[in-house]
Amino acid sequence: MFARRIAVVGTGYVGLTTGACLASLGHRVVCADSDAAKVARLQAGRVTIPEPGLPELVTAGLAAGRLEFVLGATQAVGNAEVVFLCVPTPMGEGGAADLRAVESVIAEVGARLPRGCILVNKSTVPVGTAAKIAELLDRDDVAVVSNPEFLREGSAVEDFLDPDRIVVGSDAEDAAERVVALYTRLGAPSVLTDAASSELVKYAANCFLAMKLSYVNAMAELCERLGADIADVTEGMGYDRRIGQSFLRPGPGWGGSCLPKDTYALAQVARVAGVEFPLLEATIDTNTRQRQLVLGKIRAAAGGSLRGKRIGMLGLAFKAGTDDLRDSPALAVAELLAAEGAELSAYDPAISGEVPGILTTDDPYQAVKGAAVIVLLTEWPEFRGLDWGRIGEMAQAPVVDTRNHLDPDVVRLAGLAWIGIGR
Ligand SMILES: NC(=O)C1=CN([C@@H]2O[C@H](COP(=O)(O)OP(=O)(O)OC[C@H]3O[C@@H](n4cnc5c(N)ncnc54)[C@H](O)[C@@H]3O)[C@@H](O)[C@H]2O)C=CC1
Ligand SMILES: O=C(O)[C@H]1O[C@H](OP(=O)(O)OP(=O)(O)OC[C@H]2O[C@@H](n3ccc(=O)[nH]c3=O)[C@H](O)[C@@H]2O)[C@H](O)[C@@H](O)[C@@H]1O
Repeated sequence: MFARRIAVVGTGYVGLTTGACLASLGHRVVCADSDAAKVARLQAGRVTIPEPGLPELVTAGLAAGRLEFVLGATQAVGNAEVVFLCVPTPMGEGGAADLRAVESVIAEVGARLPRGCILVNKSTVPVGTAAKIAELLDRDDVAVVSNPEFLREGSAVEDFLDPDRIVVGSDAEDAAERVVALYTRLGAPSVLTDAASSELVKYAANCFLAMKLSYVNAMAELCERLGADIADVTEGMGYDRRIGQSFLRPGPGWGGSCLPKDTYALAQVARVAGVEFPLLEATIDTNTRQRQLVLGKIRAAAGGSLRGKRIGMLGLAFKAGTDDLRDSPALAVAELLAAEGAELSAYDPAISGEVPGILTTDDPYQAVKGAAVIVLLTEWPEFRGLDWGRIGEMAQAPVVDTRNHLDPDVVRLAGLAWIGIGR
């Protein structure tokens, strides 16, 4: 393998993981961010996102001199053979992806990219963005390549180093092949295609996952009405190898920094392209509805009204294993509860700071003390291990388990009613 000189712009979940992992594969990586405090922390080897294995890779990379952190993209690109863009593409107007961070990096570094360098976009962007980047760059000597990222938060390093596939797209075939070669050691299948298809693979995958979950959540509601058990239904479905067991757990609705924004962005792309995509619209609507269904369960458990009632929340993050609150279903449910006059207290093992409108505590027992209803919203393993007998003494409250995460018998043994999803 050739060790390449690589620059990574943006040191969030994707950029930092990409930089640290590529350094661990033997490349020489300079990572840039526009956030001075973040760069200073990383230069000191401090990683503040809770990704297993990432601090170790950063420390090893710094010690080996293969990983470096600098402030500002221009400081990183001067000597690079390959430049990765890993900047945010949040939800913008009308649901479309907001590409301002991508555009501003191009404006910053466009003229400074070395001759023959490859610009690889890893941010999730709508079809046509690689072409737009090439146009903004206006450089015949720099190839633009799309290389979407599929890692999940909470297992970012593992997903990066053991991916299901590598997708690379470009109209410059030689550049695309050189990007694929960066990953050869990972032994994953690669899809080498044009830029438009590569950009679309990312949305196609995330939206399919979202659709799978909306389907399961709707099926869970049906199970409740029909007296069936969603756990057995999904197990029975999942043994079919064409369906698979993963991504079949019902919950309070899917959230996080990507599935929500990516479904809205693809829906917007389809509208602009004049393509009707009712399946995608229904996927989104079902998710909005799921939060209302959870609200209804909590309201019913509180006796019909939430006004002045204390709701003890277990979990705030959008899933276990992360401290990310972006588009967290727990926060969406909290907002609905607050709008009906509930008072909210919460414990999440990964969240220590203040969350507007919610009294957060670092003690799960404190969070549920005196609650009218206890609601589990994030599937942290430690919630199973709580002393439910003690909780039963502290709050005579029904437990709404929006993830079917607890052992119902343990909760019932504590004298509390257990209310799950779809069973
Ligand atoms: N979070 C995830 O699990 C995944 C995210 N993605 C996509 O990757 C992209 C990045 O996402 P995250 O890593 O989650 O974002 P993030 O918000 O965690 O990190 C982005 C970083 O870019 C920096 N940044 C912004 N503008 C900059 C500039 N002009 N120069 C230098 N640094 C700049 C920010 O300060 C921040 O540190 C998005 O398009 C997202 O959709 C793709 C796969 C997985
Ligand atoms: O583009 C992205 O950013 C990433 O988005 C998701 O990864 P992530 O946002 O980390 O979270 P997931 O593990 O996919 O979970 C998303 C949501 O679905 C929920 N979920 C997931 C699985 C399940 O069975 N049930 C369920 O309700 C989670 O609780 C969470 O709210 C995709 O899984 C990644 O492949 C993709 O790279």
